[in-house]
Amino acid sequence: MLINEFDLTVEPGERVALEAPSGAGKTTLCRLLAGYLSPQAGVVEVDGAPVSCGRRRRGARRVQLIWQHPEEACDPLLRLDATLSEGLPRGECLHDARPSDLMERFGIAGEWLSRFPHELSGGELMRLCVVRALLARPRYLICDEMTAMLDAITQARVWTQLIEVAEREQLGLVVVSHSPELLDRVATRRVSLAR
Ligand SMILES: Nc1ncnc2c1ncn2[C@@H]1O[C@H](COP(=O)(O)OP(=O)(O)OP(=O)(O)O)[C@@H](O)[C@H]1O
Repeated sequence: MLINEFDLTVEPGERVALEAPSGAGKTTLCRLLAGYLSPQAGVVEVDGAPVSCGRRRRGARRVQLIWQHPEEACDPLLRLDATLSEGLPRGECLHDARPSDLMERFGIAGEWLSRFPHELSGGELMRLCVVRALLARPRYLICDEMTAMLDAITQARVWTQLIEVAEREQLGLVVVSHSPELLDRVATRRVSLAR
């Protein structure tokens, strides 16, 4: 069994670094936490309610996963305004105050929205995926090597903005990174997955 007898509670506003050697199961745990995989035993809960998996996953907005390959997280046939709108709660639109603020924070240019995913750079598309995740008003964000593909300056900007939003909205973050410097900067607590 890859992950056994593991227990983790993430408080609102906490940023927990998940540490383990390569292949130990960090990405697998991230996918479990976000409801993309179903545990063979045990449960993932938000406020006492289980995070749903499978076809109903789409409705599980409270835990959002952002990982390092944004091109795999976007429908290549959808223009980016439709991709971004996937994150919006019913009744909200991209021109509302909160989406506009988030787009500005993360440097999403209006002209990108009529393009397709392959017409943005990897870093631009990743930032768009961060905004899409935040639009869903999650309680928790799971960041799996989220900024690994970015240059150091863009990485620092993204994290500065994300930490500001997370503190303001009291989001709980789980952060996976192979960069100890990044974890030193962003994490408020470290948890080891090592067996
Ligand atoms: N779909 C799958 N089917 C079978 N084995 C898998 C699958 N996905 C991952 N694994 C295996 O599960 C183990 C854990 O993989 P995982 O990607 O969770 O590790 P990780 O800690 O995130 O590694 P890294 O730091 O290298 O990204 C690995 O041995 C991997 O080969």
